[in-house]
Formats: sequence, structure tokens, C-alpha cells
Amino acid sequence: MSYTNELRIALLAVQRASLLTKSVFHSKAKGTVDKNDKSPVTIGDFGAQALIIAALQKHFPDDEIVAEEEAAALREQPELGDTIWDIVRQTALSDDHAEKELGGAIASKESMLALLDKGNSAGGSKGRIWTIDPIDGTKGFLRGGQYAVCLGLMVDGDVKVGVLGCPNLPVDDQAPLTADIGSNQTSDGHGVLFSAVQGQGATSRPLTDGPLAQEKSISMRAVPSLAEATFCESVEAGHSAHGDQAQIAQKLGITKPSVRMDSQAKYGSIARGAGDIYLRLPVKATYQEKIWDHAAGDLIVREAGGEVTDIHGKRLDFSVGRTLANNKGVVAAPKASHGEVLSAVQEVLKAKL
Ligand SMILES: Nc1ncnc2c1ncn2[C@@H]1O[C@H](COP(=O)(O)O)[C@@H](OP(=O)(O)O)[C@H]1O
Ligand SMILES: [Mg+2]
Ligand SMILES: [Mg+2]
Ligand SMILES: [Mg+2]
Repeated sequence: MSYTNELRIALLAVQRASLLTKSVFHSKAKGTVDKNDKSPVTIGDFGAQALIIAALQKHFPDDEIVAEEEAAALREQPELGDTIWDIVRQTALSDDHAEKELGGAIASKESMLALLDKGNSAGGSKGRIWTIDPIDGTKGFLRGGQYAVCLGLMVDGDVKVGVLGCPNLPVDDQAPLTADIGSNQTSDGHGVLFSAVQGQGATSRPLTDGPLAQEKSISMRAVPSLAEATFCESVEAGHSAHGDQAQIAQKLGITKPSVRMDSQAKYGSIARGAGDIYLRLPVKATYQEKIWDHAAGDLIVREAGGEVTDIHGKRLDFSVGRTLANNKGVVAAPKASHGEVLSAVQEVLKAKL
């Protein structure tokens, strides 16, 4: 399967949703609410999810969808729903042809809420299932840092297509990776769309407001020695174990300080060789990673010549539901160095027992 149509619709859907997130990013009122697990969600997350699902429903009405957000809070707070509806209604691709291709505007606020709830699939190992993280790195989004609009297609539990929209990453694939906990950068020279199709390699292209830009093939950097490597990790200390990660870096002889940035922008950054290693060691043993936090990034890194496993060396398993219940943590590195990185991970974790 070449997945040409799936890739095109995914790219356009992420591009349109990214437009919406950018306008929220640059406005003061982000309509932040706390979810049951105390994590934040904004009008940008809801709006982006509704727009992506609308495009998927138009083209692939029989596919299932596992998305992070749901409409319940908006039914309880109608004014918040109205604010989101306003911005969703106003967001369209400037390329009329592409906008039509995505189905144009959503019909009403009620249909927007119904679309949001279509992301409630339980996931699993059978059939075609899309997974959406409308804003990954919501905390980064709120801080003025990195975030990503993420979409992946799984077929029988295997990721076939992945797209990441990263509005705040530099367009330049070679730009050195810098720590970015939130600098509210202007959009000049920023905005990248990463994509990959299984067996077809990974690409990046500028994330424009107009027609899709020409893509370039990307690959991970060949690191002559791990001492030269750049490793990245979450900004949030609650999302991955900074202390363990520092010890692993030290074991590997890495001298550069870690690059902390939010979201799957980390996967995109190592895939294009701006960084080399992404470590996500568990903070709480009971936490299960969500499939929408990894599906697109996992495929993009592997298609760029990387290897992605959990801390036990197992491939990420997207076939067991909405979470990566069979995995703990993430270790992503160039194929040739992954074994060495994994050994350091396991030594550090063993020493803690
Ligand atoms: N205790 C935890 N351990 C690992 N990841 C967590 C976590 N609590 C929340 N997350 C996830 O971390 C993601 C952000 O990752 P990062 O820290 O790399 O930016 C969040 O995605 P959202 O921002 O989409 O909610 C959320 O799903
Ligand atoms: Mg969230
Ligand atoms: Mg996320
Ligand atoms: Mg999210």
C-alpha cells in the first residue's frame, strides 16, 4: 500500500489544525481548563481536534479514531464551546482547492461537538485506526514553547502514516537544537511539517499557510561517537526522569547539556539530525504512555534511520488500546548507537533497584 491519499489528507488536516493552534498561541485568552487528571486543555486542543476529525470523517468515514480530547467539558460549559466554535468556524486553508478537499467548514456547533466525540475508539489490533493528539505539549503551548499537532494511521496495530505539525521549530533542518522552554518566538523562519509512510522514508517541509510546500527527505545524523551526541528530553520533570537521564548521558560520555523541549518536536528534531537521542524514562512506574503521544514520532524516527524502543528494548506496541500498556518509557536513537544507549539505560535503572 502506498497510502498516498491518506498522507495527503493527513498533511492538509494537520496544516489546517496548526493554523488554528497558531492563532490561539498568539492570543492571550487560551481558554485553559483542567481535566480530571489535572492536566491542561485549551481551546486550541479542542478546535484542532474537531478540524482534524472533520477531514478524516469526510475521506475515511469507516475508520476508527483514538483522539486525546472529548466534548464533555464543552457540554457543561456552553460559553467555552461557543468560543471554540467561533475559532473553528473562522479557520480555513487559504488554498481554496485544499480547503474544499477537506470538506470546508463544519456545519454547526452541535456537529463540532459530535465530531470531537468521534475520537473515542478503544483502539486495538484490528483494522484502520487514526490517532490524534491535537496539541501535544499543551504545557509548552501555554508557556510559549514547543508543541506539535500529531496524527497517525495504524493498520492492524502497526503505524503506517505519521504527520507532525511543529509551528515553533525552525524550518531549517540543520538549525542546531536549542533548549526551548518557552520564548514566545515570532513565526518568522519557523514551522515544520514532518511526515513518514512505512517503508517510504521520512520528510520535512515548511509548514506554510498556503499550498503544501515541497518536501525534503530527512535522516538521522551519523554520530561518530556518543560523546558528541545531543540528547533531548521533556521540559516537565513530571513527564520523564531528568535525574536518571542525566546519569545515562554521563555514562555515555555525553558532554553537552540536555536539550529540553516539549512535545513530539523531540522526535522530529532527532529524525532530521538536529539532535540524536530522545530519552523518556518513567517517573511513576504505573503511568501508561498514550498512543497519540508517540505514534507519528515513532514512525518518523524509524523511517529516518532510527530505532525506538521502551526501556526494556521492546518496540512500542500500538495494538493494545489507547495506551502503550506493554511498554515502559521510550529510548530513541540512531540505529547504530541504540544498543549502547539501551545498555546505559538498563545499567542506571538496575542500580536504582
Ligand atoms: N506522568 C507522565 N509521564 C509521562 N508522560 C506524561 C505524564 N503525564 C502526562 N504525560 C504526557 O506528556 C505529554 C507531553 O510530553 P512532553 O513532556 O514530552 O511534552 C502530554 O501530552 P499533552 O500535552 O498532549 O497532554 C501527556 O500526555
Ligand atoms: Mg493533554
Ligand atoms: Mg500529548
Ligand atoms: Mg495533547
